[in-house]
Amino acid sequence: MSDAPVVNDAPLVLAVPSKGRLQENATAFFGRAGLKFVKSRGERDYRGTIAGVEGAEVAFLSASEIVSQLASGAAHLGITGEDLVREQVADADAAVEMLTPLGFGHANVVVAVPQAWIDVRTMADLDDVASTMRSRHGRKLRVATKYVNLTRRYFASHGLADYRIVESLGATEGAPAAGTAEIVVDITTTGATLSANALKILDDGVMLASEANLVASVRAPWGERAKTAAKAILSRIAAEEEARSVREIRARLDGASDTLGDLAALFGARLPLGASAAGGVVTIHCPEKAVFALVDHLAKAGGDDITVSAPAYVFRKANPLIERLQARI
Ligand SMILES: Nc1ncnc2c1ncn2[C@@H]1O[C@H](COP(=O)(O)OP(=O)(O)OP(=O)(O)O)[C@@H](O)[C@H]1O
Ligand SMILES: O=P(O)(O)OC[C@H]1O[C@H](OP(=O)(O)OP(=O)(O)O)[C@H](O)[C@@H]1O
Ligand SMILES: [Mg+2]
Repeated sequence: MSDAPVVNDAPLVLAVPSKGRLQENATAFFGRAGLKFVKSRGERDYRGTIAGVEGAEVAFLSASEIVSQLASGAAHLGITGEDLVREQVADADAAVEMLTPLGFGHANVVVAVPQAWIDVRTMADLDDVASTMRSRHGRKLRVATKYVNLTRRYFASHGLADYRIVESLGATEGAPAAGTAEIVVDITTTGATLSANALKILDDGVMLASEANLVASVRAPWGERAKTAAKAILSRIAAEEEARSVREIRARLDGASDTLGDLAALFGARLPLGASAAGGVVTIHCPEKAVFALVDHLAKAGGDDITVSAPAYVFRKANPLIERLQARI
């Protein structure tokens, strides 16, 4: 037996949705961040690499498998739905860190009852129905869902105990019509499936507003190699995110730069290259919504050739994603 310290040189595993609702948006998201996946053995290859990023492996998995791998530590980073994280991981906040919501894959996990139940509008009304069913008919209200844990927690928080879960693996909204359950807990985006099945959401029946998140595993083996790869990936993602929210304004000021005033206070803008306009040219980063107000301001201060563009990436030393990750590993 050697006493040499074990060096953890394991590569980073990035788990990416390979099918279903999140696949297209997730691939587009990484593409915008300049992260291109290489599948050396063709389209059906479930392992890949990232062009230009050393020490990273890409695992192509289903959204729910990604949650399992993040929870066990088999994957370091992944994209998946918050609904699946909250459902599948008992103590989610201990096992994973939600680095950032991604603005796609929006869906609400809801409690829905038959539209014909006109007097049932709230969880309290539902509690009355459940109690009555139990006392008058000796039966428990049946709830069809695949969100067993979310349902138990939500119902308990509303004091509702007289019910039974009927686990559903698909077409959950059809359960009431099929007679296998009275109500359902499921995910909805447009509401089309609920309507088609004559179901309505209770007024206080939105259990969770979910979207796709970039998620980090706290339990994964975070060696130096994995950390370095994570930083490379997260710096590109943060640079793209930052770029999307800013516009770059360049203007010729010819000595008028001292009349600019406090652009940060006035417009929430920054002067990334400094206030002293080299050759009379100043570069300003400003929030998209303040662009035209700032342009007017520059014009009044004597600015000319004011050019506005959208940067592709803004790399900054301060990276909120890396900071969030580092605080946990
Ligand atoms: N309209 C939607 N319906 C279902 N999920 C959605 C919807 N919009 C976004 N999502 C998100 O996508 C995740 C994965 O859903 P998806 O339908 O791809 O897989 P699944 O239903 O878990 O598995 P399967 O591929 O077997 O259907 C959901 O958990 C949710 O976070
Ligand atoms: O509110 P809507 O826009 O109608 O979307 C909601 C439906 O979409 C999902 O099913 P999916 O199509 O993923 O099939 P699945 O049940 O096999 O997962 C979900 O389970 C709902 O049934
Ligand atoms: Mg689905």
